[in-house]
Formats: sequence, C-alpha cells, structure tokens
Amino acid sequence: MSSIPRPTVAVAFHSGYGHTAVMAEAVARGAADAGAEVLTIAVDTVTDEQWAQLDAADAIIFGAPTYMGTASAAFHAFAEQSSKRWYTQAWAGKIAAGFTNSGAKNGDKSSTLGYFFTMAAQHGMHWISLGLQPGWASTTGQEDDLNRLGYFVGAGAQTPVDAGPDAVHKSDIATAESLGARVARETAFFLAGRAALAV
Ligand SMILES: Cc1cc2nc3c(=O)[nH]c(=O)nc-3n(C[C@H](O)[C@H](O)[C@H](O)COP(=O)(O)O)c2cc1C
Repeated sequence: MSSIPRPTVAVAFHSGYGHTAVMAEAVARGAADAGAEVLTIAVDTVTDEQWAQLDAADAIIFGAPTYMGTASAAFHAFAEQSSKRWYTQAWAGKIAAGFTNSGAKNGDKSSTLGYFFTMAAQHGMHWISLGLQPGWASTTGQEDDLNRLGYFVGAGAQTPVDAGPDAVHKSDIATAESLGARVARETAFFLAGRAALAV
C-alpha cells in the first residue's frame, strides 16, 4: 500500500567460511520479498560509505557465526567501532534483530544472540524477536520444520563443521528468510506509526 513507508533494512554480518553469509542472503531475501529496500554489508570490510548507509537505515539485522561461544572476533571489532555511534546514540530508535550459525546443534548460539540483543539495547534500538513457534519439538515434528532449532530471540542455524556453505540446512534458510520478512513488516508498522504521530 503506497501510504505505508518503505523501510530500509541493513543486514550487517560477518562470515569466516561462508555459512553465515548464506543466512545473511536469506535474511536479505526475506526482507526484500516483504517490501523493504535492503543493503547487505560485510562488517569486516565495512567502508565509510557503508557506515553512512547503516546510519541512514531504519533497521539493522546483525549476523555472525558463533565462535568460542560468542559472535566472531571480526563482528566484535565492528561492534567496538560502532561505539562512535553509541556516544551520540545515533542508532537509537532503529529496529534491530539478529541471527547466527554454529557447528554444534546448540553450540552456545544463545550467547551470540544475547550479545546482539545487548549491543542493540546499548544503542537504544528496538529488538524484534524471531516470532516463530519452535519446530521439531513434538512427536509429529520434523527436522525440516521452520525454526527447527527452537530459537525465540533470533534465527539460529547449524551447519556441520566439515561441510561447505551449500550444506546450510533448508529449514534454517527458511527461518532466516522469515526473520528478514518479519523485520521488514515490523519496521514498516513502526515507520507508519511515527508518520501518523508526526514524531
Ligand atoms: C574459531 C572458531 C570457533 C568456533 N566456535 C564454535 C562454538 O563455540 N560453537 C559451535 O557450535 N561452533 C563453533 N565453531 C564452528 C562454526 O560456528 C561453524 O563452522 C560455522 O558454520 C562457521 O560459520 P562461517 O562459515 O560463517 O564462519 C567455531 C569455529 C571457529 C573457526
């Protein structure tokens, strides 16, 4: 509908070996299919122009592999660089969400998602959860269920450590697409509300 503002969603991610990049592409695809203008930014090579794009985005979705029970060091470096934005609360009021991938089924991915949530809160951003019921969690559940790993805070994926990026599970890809679509929709609601209240 033309009266609903078109949100700009940035996907800011790191991927050491390509697995999390597959998720980032899926998140971006989901957001674009839901009507958002989407930017995908690899945070380990982020440029000044891309920092400006992040500053202008309505939503930022953070993504990184889980390394040693938290986001990868490259993502942490980006997070530390973002403290320049924190000083002025330049990202306050933006929408945020997150996703991660690990080698073990669990692999302490919740720590990574919790880290993204904390980072977003420090920036004064509004966190959007995954918004899916857990899949593969009943006697009739299947491994191919959406949200097969049962996360609530964000999207989680698991890929065998000895397999390439083409082995990222199709359920995890669909779950990542769902997160992107949800962020695009919720951001549009947010923008429409702001426009209606003229704030
Ligand atoms: C330095 C390092 C630390 C890792 N730590 C964990 C971990 O804590 N938990 C886990 O399940 N997998 C861990 N893994 C496996 C990665 O999360 C997994 O291979 C993932 O698919 C890598 O994603 P990427 O290709 O986007 O870098 C680790 C891998 C590396 C290289």
